Amino acid sequence: MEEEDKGYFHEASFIDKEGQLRTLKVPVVQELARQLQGLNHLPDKFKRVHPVHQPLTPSFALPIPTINMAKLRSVAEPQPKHGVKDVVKGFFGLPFEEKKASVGSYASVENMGYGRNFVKSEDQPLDWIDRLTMKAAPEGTSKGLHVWPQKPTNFRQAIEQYVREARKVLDDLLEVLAESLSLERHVFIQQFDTNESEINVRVNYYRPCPRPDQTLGLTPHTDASALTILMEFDTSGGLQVLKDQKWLPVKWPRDTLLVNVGDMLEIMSNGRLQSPWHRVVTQMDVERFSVALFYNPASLAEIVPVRNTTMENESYKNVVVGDYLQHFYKINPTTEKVAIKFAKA
Ligand SMILES: O=C(O)CCC(=O)C(=O)O
Ligand SMILES: [Fe+2]
Repeated sequence: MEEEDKGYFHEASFIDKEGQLRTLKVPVVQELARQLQGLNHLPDKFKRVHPVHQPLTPSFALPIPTINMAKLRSVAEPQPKHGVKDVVKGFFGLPFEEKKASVGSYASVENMGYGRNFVKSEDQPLDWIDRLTMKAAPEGTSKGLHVWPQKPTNFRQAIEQYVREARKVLDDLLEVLAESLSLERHVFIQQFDTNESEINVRVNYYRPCPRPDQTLGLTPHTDASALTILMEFDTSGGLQVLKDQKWLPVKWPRDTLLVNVGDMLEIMSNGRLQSPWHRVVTQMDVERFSVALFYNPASLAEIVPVRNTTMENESYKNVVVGDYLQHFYKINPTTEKVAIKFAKA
């Protein structure tokens, strides 16, 4: 019997190719990792057909430009990072049963919750990860209300404080990104209604893995968002981006946030900005948390690519945000960047 049969499970529901609603049991990696400690093998469900081709400690990392946001803004902002770290570690430190009881039911909210992943079939390799996803904006939205963990008790408060600060940074970035492309400053930000635009928060928890060469922490993907902001706590390493057919590690300095362009900004910028294909590899001795904040226009909004009379090829068309997201989650995971073709003119 495989180790995962003795353990704890997340349940993943999905519509299969015949249109039937199916529910799969997905092992809780955090618990599985505990059982496998000291062993050097991995349950088959996590093994990839093609092993992870990469030196595990690559010598070359992708250089990431750093922006001092305090210089872009006139006031110094509070630092909510420690609050986020405390509640996230507090949540994952709870026994499994308590975690499950704490987050409640996710039935009506797609892709939200504790432990969900892009799980679509019995035979797909599973990622070495546990995740927790919530809708943080519009604030007080009834959609995500019952998905916030009740423990630690200040979980929601700490995350929402971070989200409020991060939104200012995201809005500034949308403006400066437009300017950097010699576009009118408001072309992107005007598509984000202050009250209706959405922020989803996803906590990724990667336990140390017995065989980093045989599995992935997070399967290759682009983010569907317009912009993503990533926070790490004490450790870095694991995130990789595909550039010129090579996976390059992305390391960003401690106490900085990583900004990632998502598909919706690629569409809005008509391809001038491109969403990177990225993945996460696991590490043998390192436990890692990342907190991703996905910024999207309102779900009913239609995103409009910038037009430029001097451009020869207009590559993207208008799409409704909710329609794009639905398509994105329906077809993922994919082996290449194909979801965005949905918005090709
Ligand atoms: O953990 C990371 O560094 C990346 C996470 C990520 O790509 C995501 O949550 O979409
Ligand atoms: Fe991502």
